[in-house]
Amino acid sequence: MTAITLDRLGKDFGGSTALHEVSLEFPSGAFVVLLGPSGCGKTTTLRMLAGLEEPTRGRIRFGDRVVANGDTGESVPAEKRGLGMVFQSYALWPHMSVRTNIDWPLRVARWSAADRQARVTEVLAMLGITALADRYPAEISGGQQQRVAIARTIAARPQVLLFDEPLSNLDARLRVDTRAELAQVHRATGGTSVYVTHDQVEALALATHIAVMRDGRVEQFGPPAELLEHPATAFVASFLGTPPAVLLAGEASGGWLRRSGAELTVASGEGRPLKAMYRPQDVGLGPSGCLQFDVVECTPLAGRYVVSGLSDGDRVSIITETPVAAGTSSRLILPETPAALFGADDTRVTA
Ligand SMILES: Nc1ncnc2c1ncn2[C@@H]1O[C@H](COP(=O)(O)OP(=O)(O)OP(=O)(O)O)[C@@H](O)[C@H]1O
Repeated sequence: MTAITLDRLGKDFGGSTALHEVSLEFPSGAFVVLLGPSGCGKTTTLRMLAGLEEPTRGRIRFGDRVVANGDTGESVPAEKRGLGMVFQSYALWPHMSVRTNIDWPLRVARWSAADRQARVTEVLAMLGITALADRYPAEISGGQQQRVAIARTIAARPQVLLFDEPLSNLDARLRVDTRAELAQVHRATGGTSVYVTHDQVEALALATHIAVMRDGRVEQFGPPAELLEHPATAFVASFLGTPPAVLLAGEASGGWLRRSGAELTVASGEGRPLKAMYRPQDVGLGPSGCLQFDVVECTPLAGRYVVSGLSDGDRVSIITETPVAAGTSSRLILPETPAALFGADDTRVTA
């Protein structure tokens, strides 16, 4: 079992900083998802874990072993880090059968013939591709090729598995199926997995821990439920959840959040700009509501509806029991007090 430690890890490209000093501890056996918008530093972090990119500063440890040290320039080569990588695009050897493709890394690692045969049989079964063992890559579908690539990656039992948006080339149905398989593969290897995506639904489905990243920094790191229940910043609150939390901006004064056309009770944050957070399922619609709401879209979701629209410039999505027609206007009925408040610097304000 291998815990992964990032200790003041940072990376510059020329004059610009892709990753500031990030310190995190990924527990042994965790499935960690690096989540954030394009350009936030997810892939750079993953590539440093893989040994494909050297840190500018700070260290990476796998268990007790320092595998990269940006301060001294020391680095363990990628192939000696005991890791497996699954990428968005995968290259199977076209002239080798599925079985030979999976067997190859074991052959390179000088496993005995008997051990190799047993392990290949095991991973073929784990990925549900036993029947394809004697076919060549050109004779199987894209989704099946992806499974072969995953089987090949895990064959040598890597203690660290790295995934770089492995599902982004698959269609919606296959994404869900393969996602479930990846979770199973992770559990079966017993290793520590790090997975990069900008898709929060994927992150919430797979992760034991999520690191939400923005502009080369980690905004929050923890179990998904903790991030959903107690977002540390307005950015995290706006990024996670289906739909994400409702955030309303205004100026706080005398226990009220003033915005055009309404005053909301907030009970703290005197004299400062604030964002008040409400959970989408706690916000209602009706003529008695305090804020104007112009409905843009209504989408069914598991027997209920996600109604999205605009309230005085703020984008708002809430959950309703009945559909609401796009193009209509209503009013938002808010709970008495917000679930959280965020200050001008985006971080949480405590009452
Ligand atoms: N080889 C490179 N040379 C120069 N700048 C780079 C290089 N690789 C990444 N960057 C920059 O570093 C920052 C972080 O990039 P990174 O690829 O890690 O982001 P990301 O979160 O993975 O984005 P995406 O989801 O689009 O892949 C970006 O500003 C990017 O332009």
